[in-house]
Amino acid sequence: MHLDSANFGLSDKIFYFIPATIVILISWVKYKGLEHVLINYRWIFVCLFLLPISVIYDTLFFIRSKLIFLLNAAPKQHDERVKHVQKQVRKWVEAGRPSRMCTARPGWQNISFRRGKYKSTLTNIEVNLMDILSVDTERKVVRAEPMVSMGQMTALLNPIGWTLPVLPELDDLTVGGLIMGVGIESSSHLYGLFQHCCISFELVLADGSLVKCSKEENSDLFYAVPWSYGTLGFLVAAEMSIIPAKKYVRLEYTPLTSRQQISSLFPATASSSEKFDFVETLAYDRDSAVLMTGRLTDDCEFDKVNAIGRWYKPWFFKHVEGYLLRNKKGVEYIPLRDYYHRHSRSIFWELQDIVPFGNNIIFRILCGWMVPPKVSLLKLTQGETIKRLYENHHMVQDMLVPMDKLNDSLDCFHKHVNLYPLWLCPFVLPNEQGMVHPRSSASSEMYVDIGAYGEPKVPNYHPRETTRKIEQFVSDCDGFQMLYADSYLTEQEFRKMFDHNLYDKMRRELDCEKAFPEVYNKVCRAARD
Ligand SMILES: Cc1cc2nc3c(=O)[nH]c(=O)nc-3n(C[C@H](O)[C@H](O)[C@H](O)COP(=O)(O)OP(=O)(O)OC[C@H]3O[C@@H](n4cnc5c(N)ncnc54)[C@H](O)[C@@H]3O)c2cc1C
Ligand SMILES: NC(=O)C1=CN([C@@H]2O[C@H](COP(=O)(O)OP(=O)(O)OC[C@H]3O[C@@H](n4cnc5c(N)ncnc54)[C@H](OP(=O)(O)O)[C@@H]3O)[C@@H](O)[C@H]2O)C=CC1
Ligand SMILES: CC(C)=CCC[C@@H](C)[C@H]1CC[C@@]2(C)C3=C(CC[C@]12C)[C@@]1(C)CC[C@H](O)C(C)(C)[C@@H]1CC3
Repeated sequence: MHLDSANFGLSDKIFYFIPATIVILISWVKYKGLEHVLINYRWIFVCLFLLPISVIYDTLFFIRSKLIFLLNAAPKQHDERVKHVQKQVRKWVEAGRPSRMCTARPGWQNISFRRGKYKSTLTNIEVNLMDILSVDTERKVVRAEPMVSMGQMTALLNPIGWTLPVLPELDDLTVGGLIMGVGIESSSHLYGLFQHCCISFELVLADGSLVKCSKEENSDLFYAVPWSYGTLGFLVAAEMSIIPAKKYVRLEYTPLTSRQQISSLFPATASSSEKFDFVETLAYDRDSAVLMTGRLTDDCEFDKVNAIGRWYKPWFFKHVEGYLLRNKKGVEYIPLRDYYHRHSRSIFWELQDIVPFGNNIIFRILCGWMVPPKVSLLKLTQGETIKRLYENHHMVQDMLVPMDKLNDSLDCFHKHVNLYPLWLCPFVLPNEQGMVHPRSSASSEMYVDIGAYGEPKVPNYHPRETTRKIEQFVSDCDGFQMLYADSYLTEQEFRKMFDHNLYDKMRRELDCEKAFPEVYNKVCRAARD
């Protein structure tokens, strides 16, 4: 066949172009080495495959939720779904309680750094309940199933004028995970952690029975559930308080250019009688940060409205850094749902390590509508090479320390990891019974979540040794480690950090010993792959 431009039509070009491209790609990968390509060119795989698949994934869930709600099937199906959980547990009891239980949610789907090794050895119980059951605006309560995501919550509540007091920002965080683990947001200085906005829990226990608990009913269990990581029973529904939402957040950006300013202005603002609805600080270096204070409002100055959630907009942490670089205060009006998911598009600042040019204006305009890739899909496809790379050269930790230890904590992080930006999120910690409470006798204490996500810039970073030094510092400050991350604590150190008195009591009363692992055996570094 004679190839010339006359009869070499478009279909021929495509027909020959594709295999030629594949051959070139394969030769290039062979030349560079697969490991090198996976590490340094992960963005090719993410952009060509994960981003489009993420869009399809979200679209399917969008359609599903629409159908579910239009058919109003969620509430009716709920009882059937709970009976299915009970039936699985009773079957496990009848089988002689062969191995301890955990949820059947695949480890790659959860918002934690790793997957639980226990998923492949324990009896997996399906708890696939993912719908919002009711919104009671009289009682100001939303009742939801445990797999409801924060993306669903904002999608439902915000348009009807309501919101959760504490609505953690990553779309895929689930109600179950935020209750059984922990959830925090920039409104936590007013409302506490996600668990402190919960009114009741409904759980299927180790004997298959269904129990409801609240501050008034089975209160010991109610206070023992948060941070129990699914080791007291399976959550099948939760009631959370809701508060009136407004259309915008009036967000004020204040550059802080000295450590003295950071250590004085940030804590004072968090505890301020002005009661800002949102308080958050991003630290960009040892002595520079941007303090953000927000207020819910229905009014706005139209020339200052910034829909930061639009696909073409800069990544939020880069936008915020602009105020520091210009050393200039600023005020914007951000639509509420955009504000809640402000860190989602760039997965805080993690996406820059995966798609380095992701904040480039051309990429944002062309591909921004597909960003972010689903964290779950990134986890599913990261492979051993990248996992080792993150293991040895990347830190993701959230340490919760008393606000009066902020300065020492920032010094500790600077010395051991020198990793920026740091996410500083204040939260009030009520002195209630359970795993996590202040050690002082005060009725509540202001704490701060120090989030460190990225590549440590210290010469001798060793994940285990370095993390243990920070864990030791946090424990000595009467602080707590968020357990979605890698925890290198020994069991003894873990029991010192987290108050196990009520937890152990409930484990005995609910006969959990043979039914569920202990928390430590689900979250410690050795238990996770
Ligand atoms: C597991 C899962 C993960 C998801 N992840 C994301 C994500 O990352 N980002 C994202 O944007 N979306 C996500 N979604 C889709 C989300 O469910 C929303 O449907 C979507 O954001 C579209 O919003 P909407 O306003 O059309 O939702 P709607 O269709 O209005 O409602 C969605 C949910 O709210 C419930 N609901 C709605 N109105 C009421 C009411 N008045 N009373 C009681 N219940 C009500 C429905 O049962 C449904 O569960 C996810 C969904 C699921 C199931
Ligand atoms: N802004 C924030 O607050 C952020 C918080 N995070 C972290 O993400 C976590 C939430 O991630 P997410 O993926 O939603 O949760 P996960 O699926 O990771 O669940 C966390 C734990 O809760 C248990 N669990 C979840 N659902 C149930 C249930 N219905 N019944 C019993 N146990 C259950 C899981 O048990 P099992 O292992 O058996 O499935 C797991 O041990 C939080 O705990 C937090 O640490 C991450 C990013 C931001
Ligand atoms: C309290 C708060 C705000 C915590 C924020 C935690 C996030 C920054 C964490 C939670 C899950 C997390 C560890 C994750 C990752 C980055 C940091 C995340 C998103 C990534 C996407 C980094 C790249 C990795 O290859 C891999 C895909 C395994 C993980 C998945 C989990």
